[in-house]
Amino acid sequence: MASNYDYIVIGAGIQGSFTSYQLVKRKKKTLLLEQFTLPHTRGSSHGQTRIIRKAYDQDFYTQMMDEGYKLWAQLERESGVKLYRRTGLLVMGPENSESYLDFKSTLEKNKTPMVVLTPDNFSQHIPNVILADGDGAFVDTTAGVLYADRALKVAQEHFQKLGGVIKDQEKVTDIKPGPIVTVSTSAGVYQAKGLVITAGPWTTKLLTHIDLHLPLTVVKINVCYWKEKIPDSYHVKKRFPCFLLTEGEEAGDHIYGLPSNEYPGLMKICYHNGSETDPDQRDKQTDTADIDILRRYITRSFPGLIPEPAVVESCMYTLTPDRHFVLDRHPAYGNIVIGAGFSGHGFKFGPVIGKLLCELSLGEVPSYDLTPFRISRFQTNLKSSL
Ligand SMILES: Cc1cc2nc3c(=O)[nH]c(=O)nc-3n(C[C@H](O)[C@H](O)[C@H](O)COP(=O)(O)OP(=O)(O)OC[C@H]3O[C@@H](n4cnc5c(N)ncnc54)[C@H](O)[C@@H]3O)c2cc1C
Ligand SMILES: O=C(O)[C@@H]1CCCC=N1
Repeated sequence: MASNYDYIVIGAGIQGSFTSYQLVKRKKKTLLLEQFTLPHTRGSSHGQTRIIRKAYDQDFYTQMMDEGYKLWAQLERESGVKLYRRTGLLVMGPENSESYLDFKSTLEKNKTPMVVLTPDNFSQHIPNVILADGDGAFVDTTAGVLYADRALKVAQEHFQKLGGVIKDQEKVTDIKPGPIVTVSTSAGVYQAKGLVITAGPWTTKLLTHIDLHLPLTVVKINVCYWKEKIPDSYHVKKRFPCFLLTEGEEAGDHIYGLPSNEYPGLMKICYHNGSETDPDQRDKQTDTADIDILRRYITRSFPGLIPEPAVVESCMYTLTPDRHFVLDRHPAYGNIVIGAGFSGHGFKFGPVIGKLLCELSLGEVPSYDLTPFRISRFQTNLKSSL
């Protein structure tokens, strides 16, 4: 006998957890299914920290983060758990490059507080960093660090407090679409009038059950921590900011970092891309070309760090070709909603994404224009296997 719910959400990462929380807040009987034992470190939402920022090169992200900050603050108040620390975000890039100018003008247009630095006053504001010749720099002053593990736990606890059901250690093995969707797992069979798929790197595998192919690529990210030569030179308490380079070796391949905080004496600096992997085989992906790029960058620009990673952890990105999210209904089955392809920058949007996926599931007009996130933008793949 199948158990019945109003909605089933597959995947208890940050997006599935916030979507479930929104659904249960709207009085929907909701089941959140997760393949691993919670909490786990095998997807994209684990780890102690993520950057939160309004600095983007597209208006729509900056504008969504207006509400994003408010929702994170509300959750902090409701839970009594500190989830956000303001550090500012230092943005650097070739002063006349399109990407740097896009970041800067998006903040200006959207009246986001920022401080522009000059080569003359840069080291006064940002000690122990060498600004490359020809680079511009500014600080998105409201940006900071989100405490990711805590945030995920709080979202799941709030969902459960309102009566939501989480079943972990239950891998979804089959989905049968229809006016009532049937979901089979390693342990049971469930039915609901609506389904949300927020399966992160496993999205492609799950979508095969409902005849949809999206152009998603999963990459393994080496999460690198670098030792300070003098302890605390880049510490959050010394107001060292998060940082982001607007240009990498390839378009979209930034380097970014967070002040030392999570491991004593270590600063997290990562390359915003990695090598393709199967999410179930990620430990077999051992490419370290990104670490070579980081070593060179740190030698050049962070003289206070030892240019050899002291700790390397791993995580995965699920990339779309344009690096914009997928937030849409299934083209053939309107009661199946998909949230995917967060392309390494989705955490900060968690509360907003949860709200949007909930609105799509309930058949409401979404709070934002979702044109950039539609499945139909992938022209060639829409034919797919449908
Ligand atoms: C190293 C790194 C740094 C990042 N930095 C930032 C940052 O600074 N700021 C920012 O905003 N974002 C950042 N991101 C991106 C952000 O973390 C991700 O966009 C976000 O966590 C994606 O969440 P998700 O819920 O889509 O995926 P996931 O967290 O992977 O969740 C999907 C869940 O679905 C489950 N699942 C999959 N298949 C099944 C199945 N068949 N049955 C049951 N369960 C299933 C998985 O086990 C998993 O728990 C970073 C990501 C990484 C990896
Ligand atoms: O989303 C973020 O803020 C981080 C930093 C830039 C690259 C990806 N993730």
